[in-house]
Amino acid sequence: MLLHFYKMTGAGNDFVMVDNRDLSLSSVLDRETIEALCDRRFGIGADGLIAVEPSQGKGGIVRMRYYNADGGEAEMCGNGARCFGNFAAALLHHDKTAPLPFETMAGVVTATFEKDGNVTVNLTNPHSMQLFVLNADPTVGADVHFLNTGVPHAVAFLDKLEGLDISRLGAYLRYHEAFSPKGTNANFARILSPGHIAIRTYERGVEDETLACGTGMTACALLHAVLTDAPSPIQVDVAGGDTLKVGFQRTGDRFTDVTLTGPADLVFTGDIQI
Ligand SMILES: N[C@H](CCC[C@H](N)C(=O)O)C(=O)O
Repeated sequence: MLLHFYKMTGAGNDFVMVDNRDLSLSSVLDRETIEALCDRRFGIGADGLIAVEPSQGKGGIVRMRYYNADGGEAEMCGNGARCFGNFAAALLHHDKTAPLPFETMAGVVTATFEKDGNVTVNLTNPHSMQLFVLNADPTVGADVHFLNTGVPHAVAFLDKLEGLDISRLGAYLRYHEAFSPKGTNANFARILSPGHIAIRTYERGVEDETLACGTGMTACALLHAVLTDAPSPIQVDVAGGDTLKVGFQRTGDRFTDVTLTGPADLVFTGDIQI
């Protein structure tokens, strides 16, 4: 069959977007097909695939299904959610002066559309904050923080991000026994100034560095806020070159009203035989 797709990028984290509101694609979007579509040499090439599906009556207008490049489904994707907001708004002819709530495996997420073209998503409340003192790799150091911002994230704060072997260090944390059996995404953050950090991320299910990771940058920003008492919002420089904004309400180490704001752009559309 011929699959019509839209290729989008959220600050360099890129996705194949498909319209599955009639669920006609459900029988063909299996793990192998999604992996093939995301392959950078033999397919369209992307960090993941995102499908618009009908609401399950859980508070959203539609439902977002997120699949990593390896074809495995994940609970949430922050950059993908921002792209989903623009994609679903276009499909639904949604009035962008109004928020667009949609369902994810992590809960209901709401997209709002900024005048400058950026998209803001309200993320589900983060949980499971923990400090792990690992028998660590000397580069990563001992203290590794953990926070689930819809998906699991390990965070190491380092003095330098340039020249890091992200593939090796990322895989070390991603597969560390402390985070088994589901594993975790691995983030490396550097404080540039109070309230301004830079990050690099190795993503679970991509099994490599991505140019941005929305839930990852959110985890790093919220941990920075707890560790330094920095107020909302936190500016985050990502490897793809963009600076995104993380907003929140904080009481101690508990967060509500967490938002992620940044670009969500269409790159091209096309058809591919699957
Ligand atoms: N790879 C992640 C899901 C996508 C997260 C990332 N692309 C984002 O923007 O939040 C995981 O398996 O937990």
